[in-house]
Amino acid sequence: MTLTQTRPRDVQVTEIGTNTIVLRSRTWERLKFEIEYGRQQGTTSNSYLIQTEQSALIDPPGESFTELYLAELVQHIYLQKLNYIVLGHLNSNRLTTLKTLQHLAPQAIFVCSKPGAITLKAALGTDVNVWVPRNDAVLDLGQDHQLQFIFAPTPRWPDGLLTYDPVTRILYTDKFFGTHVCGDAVYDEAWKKLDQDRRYYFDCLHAAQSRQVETALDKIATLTPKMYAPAHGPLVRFSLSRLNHDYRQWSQEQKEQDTTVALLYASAYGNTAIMAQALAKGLSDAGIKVESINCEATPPNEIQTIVSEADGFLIGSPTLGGHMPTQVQTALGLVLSHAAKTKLAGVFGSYGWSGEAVDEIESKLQDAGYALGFETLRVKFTPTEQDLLACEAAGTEFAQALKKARKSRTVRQPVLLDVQADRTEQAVGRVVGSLCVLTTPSSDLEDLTQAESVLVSWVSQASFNPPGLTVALRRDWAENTCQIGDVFVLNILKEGLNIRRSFQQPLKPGATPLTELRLTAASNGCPVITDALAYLECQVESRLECGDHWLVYAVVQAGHLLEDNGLTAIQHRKSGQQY
Ligand SMILES: Cc1cc2nc3c(=O)[nH]c(=O)nc-3n(C[C@H](O)[C@H](O)[C@H](O)COP(=O)(O)O)c2cc1C
Repeated sequence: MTLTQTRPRDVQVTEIGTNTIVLRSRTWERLKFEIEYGRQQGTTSNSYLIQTEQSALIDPPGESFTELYLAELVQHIYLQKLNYIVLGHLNSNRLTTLKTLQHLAPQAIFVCSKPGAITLKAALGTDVNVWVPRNDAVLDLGQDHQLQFIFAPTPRWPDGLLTYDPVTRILYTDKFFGTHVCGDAVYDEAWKKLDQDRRYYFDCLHAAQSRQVETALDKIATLTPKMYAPAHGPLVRFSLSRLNHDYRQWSQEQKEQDTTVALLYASAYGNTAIMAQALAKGLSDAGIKVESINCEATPPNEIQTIVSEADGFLIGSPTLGGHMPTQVQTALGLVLSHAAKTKLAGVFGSYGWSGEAVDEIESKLQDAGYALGFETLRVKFTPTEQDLLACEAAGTEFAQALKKARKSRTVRQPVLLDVQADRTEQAVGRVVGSLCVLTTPSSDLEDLTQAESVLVSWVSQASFNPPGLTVALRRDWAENTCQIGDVFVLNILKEGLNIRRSFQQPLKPGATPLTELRLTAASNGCPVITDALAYLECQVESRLECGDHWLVYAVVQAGHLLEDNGLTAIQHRKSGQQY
């Protein structure tokens, strides 16, 4: 496709099916600064006319073509007999042509989605002739041209409506499957050469709304079109299944990105939306999945979910009457209450003279402690090419900051976890227990040193009545001792008496930890350390497996204080990872 800067704008007309023509309003040079026109190959604005007993005009172009287009259109239809004007979406640019058409064809009924009808009525007056088809509605033009409608809302075009004609099997896809390329070829016979342009178009317009694109693809899958008639570029006749597959795959690619940015905005006249589009392009080119949220068309619970799950978020708003629109205010409230303060934020918006909305969003986010990933973007009215390049660059900058933060989080995570674990261990270590020696019955009452004994400190009173306590025992020790019904003695050690050493140092051959201690036998046959502060004769009533320990609950059958004034030895620890 070669760029022919010198060719004047024109309207190319061709028959594309039974009773159906296309009117392609062609611009050979770059029409606008919007990011999707960045490849500078001009574009076409495709409109379609179906005429049988009744007639329907689909998607008239924007105001830069109003005159030229209408001059051509009247060569093909007597406007006072036009029955319907079907609108795949509405924008302020298209309204100029629609107003003229309303004047020239006052009998014509506008067909659009419900959100489209609201915009239309606001612009053309509440008495405008408009029909909003229900899901299963059919518009019968005669000769079997029974038009069906598919609602395909997206954040960028919440009023998206596709039209299907079962006679020609043409699906009028509006913003789906288009390309910004101007040329003489009406169809896509050279589709291989369109690959890059199609991908660029998708990346600019649909990557940030790929979830909704997939929904639209699912709806389309129920039809059997043989041609896609998009709003821009060549009609898709030779590569329909290929392009369908590409759209699926490109949408899937978005899903697979591991970092997501929620792009929240509202835009009454499209300027902030254009900025959002450029930011999204910068982000997605840098490998970020963008979830566009048109605050005016998204329920709060959905906003909340997307924001909570995203790694970062951007908020864009126009200033209207000195404020941000209510829907942005609601979204901001949801962000402030649901987005973690560690998430990276960004602010942008178009304004006319004072721009309070952007300032307010910025200061509220900063006051709440969010870091901003780029310097707030403020654009006066319609963004210029320079503005949009700045938006795209800001998207890239944001993506890089986000990836850097994520990378350092990933690298540091184990360290953070270690530190956290350390703190947890230290905290657990602050739980103190009295240092005790637990002894079990000796098989030889003549030699109490042969009894099993273990130093314990995870001891706690567990009940008043009966007096009961719990002791946590290491798994290997608990396996063969302290079974339910077994008895033991808990020797409560005295502060200053270093008995612990006996249990911690290597033993001489034939010795036990009790060998060097003075012992007597309790009535249950267990050794009592006579230098202890007190001892308790206990019987095990229940056991509970607790990770690498067993928790033994025992009822105290008898207790004896061996020294009135001594202090209980406490096991002070630095960490909960050791006794
Ligand atoms: C009804 C109305 C009220 C506006 N009020 C303000 C305002 O208070 N301060 C300001 O800076 N711009 C104001 N503007 C200008 C808009 O902010 C400006 O047109 C902006 O580009 C709109 O962005 P949008 O296309 O994303 O909706 C106002 C515009 C309209 C139509």
